[in-house]
Amino acid sequence: MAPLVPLPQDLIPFLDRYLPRKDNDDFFVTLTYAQSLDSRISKGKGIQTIISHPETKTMTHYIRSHHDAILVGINTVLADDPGLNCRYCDHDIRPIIIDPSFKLRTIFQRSKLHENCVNGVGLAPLVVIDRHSLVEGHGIDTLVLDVDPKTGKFSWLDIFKALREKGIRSVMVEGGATVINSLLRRGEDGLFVVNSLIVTVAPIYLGSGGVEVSPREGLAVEDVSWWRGKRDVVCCGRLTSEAGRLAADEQGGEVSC
Ligand SMILES: NC(=O)C1=CN([C@@H]2O[C@H](COP(=O)(O)OP(=O)(O)OC[C@H]3O[C@@H](n4cnc5c(N)ncnc54)[C@H](OP(=O)(O)O)[C@@H]3O)[C@@H](O)[C@H]2O)C=CC1
Ligand SMILES: Nc1nc(O)c(N)c(N[C@@H]2O[C@H](COP(=O)(O)O)[C@@H](O)[C@H]2O)n1
Repeated sequence: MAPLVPLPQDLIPFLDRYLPRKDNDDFFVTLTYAQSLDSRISKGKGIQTIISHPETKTMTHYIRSHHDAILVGINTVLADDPGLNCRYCDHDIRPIIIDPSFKLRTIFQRSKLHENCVNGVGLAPLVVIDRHSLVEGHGIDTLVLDVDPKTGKFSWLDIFKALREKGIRSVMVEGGATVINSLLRRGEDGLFVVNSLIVTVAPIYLGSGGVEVSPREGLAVEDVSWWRGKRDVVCCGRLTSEAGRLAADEQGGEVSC
């Protein structure tokens, strides 16, 4: 586990307006990940890859300290064995794992998620499973939803509504690519469910075999700010308005930051 380093102090005001407010009682979704120059978030399927510089890695723990929950897809847990706790300060953050077939059940006892709970340095994960995967006697908190029978996927609105009913008001989504690419798409109502986007870009290429972030359609990020660190840059923005869609269309679907 990489040690955290002092957080560059200018990052705090830079991130501030892209993070949920402390008195937020609506629902807030932050999408955040670290990518290479060729838009890869790992070297290959199932391979954990360090992309962030220690100062931007520390930043992700600072961002975690502003959210009630941290959400990843099951393949990220299988590849990375992540802690998904908050090491920036004493903040409890609830890991949410999207895992329709409940694969976590088979590896949970030897995972860092389990170790963190036992050692009192992380909350127990909540695993979003499909009704057909429901089994007894595993001792893991589950949230049972129905996948769309055609796609085998949960609707993000169903997931976030159910989390809201459990008292969760803010979710930081970290990945992996399947999760990120689907959240970079509009829902059936034409709106994005993501409020803020915080992307670290490291000056490396991971190559064409890498796991790629690239949504099905182009879109324009709005209200963009950039921060430059010792090595990485961080791009913050929003995906909310119709204007973004139009801008992307005018540019032939290219993303403009
Ligand atoms: N650099 C970075 O910031 C990060 C990098 N990563 C990397 O990303 C890679 C993993 O990415 P990827 O393979 O795309 O996997 P994901 O972590 O995105 O997990 C994908 C799986 O999660 C389940 N899932 C996701 N969304 C839904 C949904 N809406 N409904 C139902 N099930 C859903 C599906 O499980 P099922 O197949 O069982 O149906 C799906 O196959 C790893 O290599 C990891 O290291 C991960 C996070 C951050
Ligand atoms: N910000 C960031 N930079 C990288 O280089 C990464 N590989 C990741 N991965 C994400 O962080 C999780 C692991 O973190 P902890 O063990 O919880 O500290 C991993 O699962 C990815 O979600 N992120």
